[in-house]
Amino acid sequence: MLWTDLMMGLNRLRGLGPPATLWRLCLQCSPAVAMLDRVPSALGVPPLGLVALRLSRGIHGRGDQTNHAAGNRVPCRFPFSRVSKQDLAFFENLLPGRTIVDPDVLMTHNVDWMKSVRGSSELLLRPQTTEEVSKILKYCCERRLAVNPQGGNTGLVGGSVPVYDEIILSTSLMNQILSFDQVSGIITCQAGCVLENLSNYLEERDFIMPLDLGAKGSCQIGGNVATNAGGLRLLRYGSLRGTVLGLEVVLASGKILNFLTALRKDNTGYDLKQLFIGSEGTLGIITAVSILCPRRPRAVNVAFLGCSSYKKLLETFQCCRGMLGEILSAFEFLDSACMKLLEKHLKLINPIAENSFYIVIETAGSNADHDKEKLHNFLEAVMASFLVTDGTVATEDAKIKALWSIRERVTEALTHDGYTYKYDISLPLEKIYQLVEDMREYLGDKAKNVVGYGHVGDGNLHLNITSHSKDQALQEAIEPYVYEWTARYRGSISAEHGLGLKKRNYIHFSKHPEAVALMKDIKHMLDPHRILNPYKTLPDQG
Ligand SMILES: O=C(O)CC[C@@H](O)C(=O)O
Ligand SMILES: [Zn+2]
Repeated sequence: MLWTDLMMGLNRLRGLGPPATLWRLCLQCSPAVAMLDRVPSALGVPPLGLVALRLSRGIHGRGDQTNHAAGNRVPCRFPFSRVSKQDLAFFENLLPGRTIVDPDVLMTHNVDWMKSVRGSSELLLRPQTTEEVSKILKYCCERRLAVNPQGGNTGLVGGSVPVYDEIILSTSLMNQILSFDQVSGIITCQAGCVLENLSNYLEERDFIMPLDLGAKGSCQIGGNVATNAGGLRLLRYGSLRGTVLGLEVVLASGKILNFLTALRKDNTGYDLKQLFIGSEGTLGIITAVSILCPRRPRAVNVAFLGCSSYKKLLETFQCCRGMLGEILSAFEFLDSACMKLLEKHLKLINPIAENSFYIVIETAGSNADHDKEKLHNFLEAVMASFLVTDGTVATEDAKIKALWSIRERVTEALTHDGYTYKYDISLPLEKIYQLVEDMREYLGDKAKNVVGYGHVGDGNLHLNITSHSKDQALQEAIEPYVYEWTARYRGSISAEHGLGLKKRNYIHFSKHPEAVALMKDIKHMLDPHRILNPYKTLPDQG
């Protein structure tokens, strides 16, 4: 079979919808506001200092009940100070026009994009420079004011919004690219740069970001690094722990740590920047990063394939690694339950015949003919051996985007299905789908849908469960069952999303008590007054 025959045979794309833009819309606009409008106002007694400044329509209050009201188990508020008139005067002097108390603006910053966690902050600060962040933290540390660092607010574990009245420190205005070296491919930029803007900037210069996520239109690089986000290209380019070469971080005391080196190799003592990667803003606020970027591949192909069983999917993966080798850049999957939700809620069209599992394979290389030949041989092999029953291939940009959007928009489709319980699990590859099947059987008709998708190439399953509305009994049935199951196979209960507020108390399923104790010591050393992103990452006890 020739490449063209194969393409014609496989290509049965039937007018797929546009790429994932709705995600971006959801994050930036009204749904969060609409939900908050249903929250009863005057949730508590407002702090005296702010009464005079408050607009009459505010839902603001002490807010100690907001997360409790939403059914989130949160610890009691730590004895932080409350923002006073004097504090406000200090911030207004430091950040004129960027010290925000407008309740309408604060609403969107107080709630996560899934609308599952809600804080009651009354103050949003928008620094533009590292020095401003340093002055804010020094002041907050002295005054014992808690601070919630916030990037694009696209996190999935409640780590990016306040729990009570923490001051929100947004990095959105820290969005400058500081330098880019064409030879080494190292970009240095401020933390608030939106991932997609960085990608566009680099693509114009024939490079790409080593990281790609469904939330790229809103998420910011500082937040990506703070959560050690994985995404769709990790299989090829590795995690941010490898591609981040340098960081600039402001500690709780206001001290600025400048590790903004651009060296590939540096074994001079402990690699301190690693402490901040994945620490979810609990140890310091990342203000700038330098990242090693790969060259933009000259040829990109995407194959969307169907498999009748998970076993066959894994065999396809093995074959794929062997035959595609260095040009393989992604191997992702979704199950048929995900496909049904995409069809039902987003009206996406399945481009191939119905199957139990769907795979998205991407190749990225420097020689189109060479890559085509390899992909052709691989597709021929998996079809001849009946590992794959149907498929389609895209080489043009628009079709590549359309195929990718099927995988990228699963999260969005789930949000339309009801309340979503999200689990982000690392497991040995052969166990990944067994968890979904066991969970389906175990929950029976208690759940509306139990679906599995994720990054097969990285051993990372996204197990998502939906119910008509938030159901405490269902959550208690799922947890700790899902974590015990994961621990039995020595998996991780958070592969790439972090622990945030929602998963902090389950850390023991993946980490020994000694490790957790050491984490607490490190936290105490770097942030003795616990002002940075309190109630997140570390467990309440133990
Ligand atoms: O929504 C989720 O559970 C996963 C989101 C993201 O990590 C993805 O891989 O699509
Ligand atoms: Zn993911």
